[in-house]
Amino acid sequence: MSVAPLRVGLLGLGTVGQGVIRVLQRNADEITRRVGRPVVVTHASARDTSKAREVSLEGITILTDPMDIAAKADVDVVVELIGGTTYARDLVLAAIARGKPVVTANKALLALEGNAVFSAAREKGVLVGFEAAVAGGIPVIKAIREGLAGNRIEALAGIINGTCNYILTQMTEKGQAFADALADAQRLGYAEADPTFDVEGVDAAHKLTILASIAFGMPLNFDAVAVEGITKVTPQDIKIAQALGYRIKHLGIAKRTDSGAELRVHATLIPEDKLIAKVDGVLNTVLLQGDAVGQMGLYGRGAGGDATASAVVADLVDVARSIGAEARHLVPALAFQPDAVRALPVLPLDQVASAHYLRINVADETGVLKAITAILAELDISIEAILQKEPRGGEDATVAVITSVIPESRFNQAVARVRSLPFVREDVSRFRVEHF
Ligand SMILES: NC(=O)C1=CN([C@@H]2O[C@H](COP(=O)(O)OP(=O)(O)OC[C@H]3O[C@@H](n4cnc5c(N)ncnc54)[C@H](O)[C@@H]3O)[C@@H](O)[C@H]2O)C=CC1
Ligand SMILES: N[C@@H](CC=O)C(=O)O
Ligand code: NA
Repeated sequence: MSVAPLRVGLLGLGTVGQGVIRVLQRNADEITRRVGRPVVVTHASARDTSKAREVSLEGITILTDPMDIAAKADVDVVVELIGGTTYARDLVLAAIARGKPVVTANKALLALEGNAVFSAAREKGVLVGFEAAVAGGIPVIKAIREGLAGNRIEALAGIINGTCNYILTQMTEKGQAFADALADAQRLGYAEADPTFDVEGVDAAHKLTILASIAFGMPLNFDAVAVEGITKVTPQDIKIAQALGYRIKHLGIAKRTDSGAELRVHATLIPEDKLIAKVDGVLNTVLLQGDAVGQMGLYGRGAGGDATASAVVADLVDVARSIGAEARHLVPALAFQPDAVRALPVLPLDQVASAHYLRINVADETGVLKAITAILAELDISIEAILQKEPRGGEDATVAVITSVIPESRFNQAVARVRSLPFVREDVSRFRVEHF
């Protein structure tokens, strides 16, 4: 006797949407064996129905307005893959209001509107799967929410934006220009529709918001994340970091502190012998510190059609298995029971302690080193490493230092004083240094 398939309504036929169709078609037999019934895309939305796609749409009813699918009675689960936070929100809430489970890869939507979305889903007793929203194909949501549920999670840090990591890797390994590397990341389907979300750190901040929430049991609080991207990383900084034994990576970092949490995303110098420094290209990694498990790490493709589809389809398997289950038996969306999710005070950035890299280009090297080291000494900042380059072929002289771990406010004072030295050029460069 054949069993009725799980009927999937797919909103968005872009990079990830087509990946989902491809993976469901390719692995149909494996998935049916896991779920006990087929998982089949019956409806999909496409703004341009005449556009050629890389996947076969045979047997799929194509509609132009995704809302018609979100509201359809003969769709069992809605997969939102259009992105954005306005129409996507309406679609997700419309599906939930009709009692349909939802799977989404949309970290922007969840970071900004997730508290409301999960609350609506709870009232209706439906699952909202979002494994694809953080670190693409890496099953990090499941790992934290289920695999590490016995731990108090103290900290996590990782490369959680594939586009930034791809660009930094291309700049480091191939000397490629920033703009060219970004164009490649867009062509490969890694970048957001608006790539400034990637390169200015906003996408990583969306993901960190989600990770911190499920790791620490706090509500989603995007505004609390300190956000910096990679647009200030220059080829010169990459070379100097290498000469000092470091790689520059864009990281998301969340730590518990005595009184709350620390949440930040930024370009970071990492010693070249650390695991995280060796994760290149579109690959992502998340390192976690649990009190029982100790340090552990996950690693894999953080963006791209098939890798992200891997996570979407895993959520569809969870949905298929959960249909008919009592709401209290569902894994809580934010890992903790909703009435036990508690706000945590987030440490202001100027109180965060870390080591720092400072690079200064100077018109003339005479007396420079002495003046800079004097400022650092007066502020009780020790120097862990220093590099000095004499002026050559019309180029300025350069001084770069790595400091000891100090509160950021103190480093800010040092930078302000260094900038005001008469021989210092405008483009003083600074990044945090970490040793994960
Ligand atoms: N591309 C990637 O590697 C990853 C993407 N994501 C997320 O997955 C989602 C989809 O991303 P991609 O597939 O890369 O984007 P995409 O731009 O390739 O595809 C989005 C599709 O949705 C359609 N669409 C957009 N707004 C619409 C609207 N208002 N009405 C109807 N259709 C609309 C577009 O025409 C397009 O076909 C986004 O939320 C993104 O952040 C998550 C992880 C990885
Ligand atoms: N633009 C994102 C896509 C996956 O989340 C990235 O580059 O990581
Ligand atoms: Na994931």
